[in-house]
Amino acid sequence: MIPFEEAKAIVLDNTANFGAIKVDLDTAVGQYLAETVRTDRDFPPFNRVTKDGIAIAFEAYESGQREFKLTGIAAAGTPELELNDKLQAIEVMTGAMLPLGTDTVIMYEQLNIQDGTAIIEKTVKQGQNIHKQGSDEPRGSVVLEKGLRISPAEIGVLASVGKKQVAVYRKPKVAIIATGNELVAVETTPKPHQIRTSNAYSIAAALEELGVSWERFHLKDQPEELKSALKNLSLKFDVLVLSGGVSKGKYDYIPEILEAIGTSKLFHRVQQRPGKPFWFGKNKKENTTIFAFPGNPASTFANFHIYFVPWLYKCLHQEPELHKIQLVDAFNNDLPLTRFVRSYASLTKNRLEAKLILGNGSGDLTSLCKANGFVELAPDCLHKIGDWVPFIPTKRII
Ligand SMILES: Nc1nc2c(c(=O)[nH]1)N[C@H]1C(S)=C(S)[C@@H](COP(=O)(O)OP(=O)(O)OC[C@H]3O[C@@H](n4cnc5c(N)ncnc54)[C@H](O)[C@@H]3O)O[C@H]1N2
Ligand code: MOO
Repeated sequence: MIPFEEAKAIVLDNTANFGAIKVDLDTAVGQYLAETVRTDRDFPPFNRVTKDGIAIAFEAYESGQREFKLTGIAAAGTPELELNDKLQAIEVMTGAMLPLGTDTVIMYEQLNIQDGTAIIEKTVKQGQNIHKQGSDEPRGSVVLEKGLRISPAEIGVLASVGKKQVAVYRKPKVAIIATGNELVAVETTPKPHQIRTSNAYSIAAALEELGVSWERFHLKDQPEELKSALKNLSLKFDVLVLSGGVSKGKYDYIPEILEAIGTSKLFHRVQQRPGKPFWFGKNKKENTTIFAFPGNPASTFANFHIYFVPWLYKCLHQEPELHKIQLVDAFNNDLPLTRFVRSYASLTKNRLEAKLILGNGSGDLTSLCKANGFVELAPDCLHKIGDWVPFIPTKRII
């Protein structure tokens, strides 16, 4: 058995690189950019008119002229026009290219237009109502850095620089494997000794939220079946997330079978609660990472968030997030185990505070719904009200 800090460090030291893939812009949201994106033209690409009105040469206005004969209309989407006579003006629409020979735009509301002539009724400043070419970003400048998470705002930028396909870090393909003879499908009515396979669903949902593709399997506690299925699955998937069968029971075959199929154990059993019998390893030949979580629902659920989520972020070249939270309840952890206590975090006076939700042990699934994360409480320690402790979110808080 190893301390929690050591286990976490081993997991984070054993990340994998799944390379980069090109995806269509429509599927890129939530992915992590694997290329540096530069502008392919100036932003904006031309001197862009920002008000519907007229464009004039300011020097004519400066020399006292107030009446301008209108000689044409520049609409958004039409090629650049040219004003040949500085004593005249061209009507311009928002989004149009500013006509050559003009440098100032006056909006319709400040004009009196009669018989094709515009009379200026307000004071005019040179260069007004023009979004200057390249004033946001010159051509070739970096607009999106490699590694950032693509949100709808970045999608807009990618679209405007012509990136219909974008390189993103590939996320691993995950096999979710529930083990146990007692488990039955969700849609069945369980016999008294049977349990519906909830873990495989909560993990699938958590992966779904992370945008990770998954397939779900159920394996019985039968060594031969486990052996061939696990061997097969480690060839096809980047990650196996197992639940159950890792403790001390007579039918807890998973650790020995994982080793028998060529997987190296990196650790088994951690000084923590819940989640103590966690087994972690790697199949170096197949480059498969194996998270074999203890079967109790709270144990699988907690360990998924404690280990798998930061491991995934690191694989995707993201800095691990460390949230600290202030306790509003005291907790005497008198065990030599790191405790992960369900808690409800809320933002109060600009700081995150955690109310502890004392559930009914690792099998208590329903109290997980009342919590939005776990606080991490150090072993053999009296945690007082107001102490700052690490927080592992399991739901979106803001
Ligand atoms: N002698 C010892 N016994 C146990 C120890 C120990 O150290 N010594 N550790 C306990 C701890 S802590 C945990 S956690 C469990 C973990 O056991 P396993 O990983 O072997 O899990 P199972 O025995 O297969 O299942 C435990 C429990 O969870 C239910 N389960 C399993 N899979 C699912 C699923 N997909 N959906 C819903 N529920 C599931 C299963 O029915 C059991 O009730 O071991 C303790 N024992
Ligand atoms: O550690 Mo177990 O995961 O407490 O129930």
